[in-house]
Amino acid sequence: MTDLNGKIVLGANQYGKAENRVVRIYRDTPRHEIHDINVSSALRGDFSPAHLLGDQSNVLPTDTQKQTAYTYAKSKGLLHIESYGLDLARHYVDDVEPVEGARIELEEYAWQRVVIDGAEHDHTWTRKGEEIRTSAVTVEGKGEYQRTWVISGFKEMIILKSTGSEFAGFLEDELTVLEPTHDRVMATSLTAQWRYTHTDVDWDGVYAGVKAAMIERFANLQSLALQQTLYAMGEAVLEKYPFIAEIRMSAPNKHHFLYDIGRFGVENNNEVFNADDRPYGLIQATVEREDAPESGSAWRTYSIVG
Ligand SMILES: O=c1[nH]c(=O)c2[nH]c(=O)[nH]c2[nH]1
Repeated sequence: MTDLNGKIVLGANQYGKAENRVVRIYRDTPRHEIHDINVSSALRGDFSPAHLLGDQSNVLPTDTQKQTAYTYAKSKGLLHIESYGLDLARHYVDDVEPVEGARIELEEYAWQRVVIDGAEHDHTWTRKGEEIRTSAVTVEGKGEYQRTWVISGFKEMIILKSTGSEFAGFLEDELTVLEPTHDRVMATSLTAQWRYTHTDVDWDGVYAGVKAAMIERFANLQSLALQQTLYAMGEAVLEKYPFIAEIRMSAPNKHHFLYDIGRFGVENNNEVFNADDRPYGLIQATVEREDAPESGSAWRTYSIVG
């Protein structure tokens, strides 16, 4: 073992206000609209005086970042998490002198109007059990050198097919006990994030289109493995939208094991399963274009620890 005696220096750092729970109600007409989000901001730049000396003269407080998140929800509007994220990120980089880069990460929780006597209610909703829409906006550099990256995505999109899924022909060793199957349940809780090549995007329309393309491919492909399905879902998105450079996906294989009721003389023809929650296979893949512009800081996340 070698002891290290190099100089101790400050490494990567950033700071901000995490997980501001902002709810913006649009109430200009009797029919209200709601946007319910979780937004985190992180500022980047030379903040070494704060870390090394305790000198806060360059530090815009995280409390101010919280105030900004709430104020911008009114003054700039909160119609799409992507455009609101861009407003915040550009503000920090353009208007706050020491800030060289800003990362805004967002989640949106969907609500649906309740229906009473066949009519949608103007100001009452129930939370949708759907996936959580996400975005991550990064702005770096001042003036003409400014660069912007927008990622959109979702997490916890739970999707299941009760047939049309196989897993066979796999490598075996002396510990392999898994039986090959040509008819199984396939289910996952999908996380996906895609990177745009520009910011002039119909955020809601493309979000709906990406989701639809992925769901269609999941449903209609005769799956030979979750890996193949995942690639096909990503490919569908890139085929549909030439301005998406890459899509990154993470899919836990939510195993549905056939439950042994044969022991009790009851036939189980792929009808009764144990939905096991752990352990789970975790399949992750990026589908990208060979000519995608480099991703720069697009994936540099809010947290610098894993
Ligand atoms: O779609 C699958 N991919 C795997 O790699 C795998 N491994 C496993 O045990 N079951 C599955 N299913």
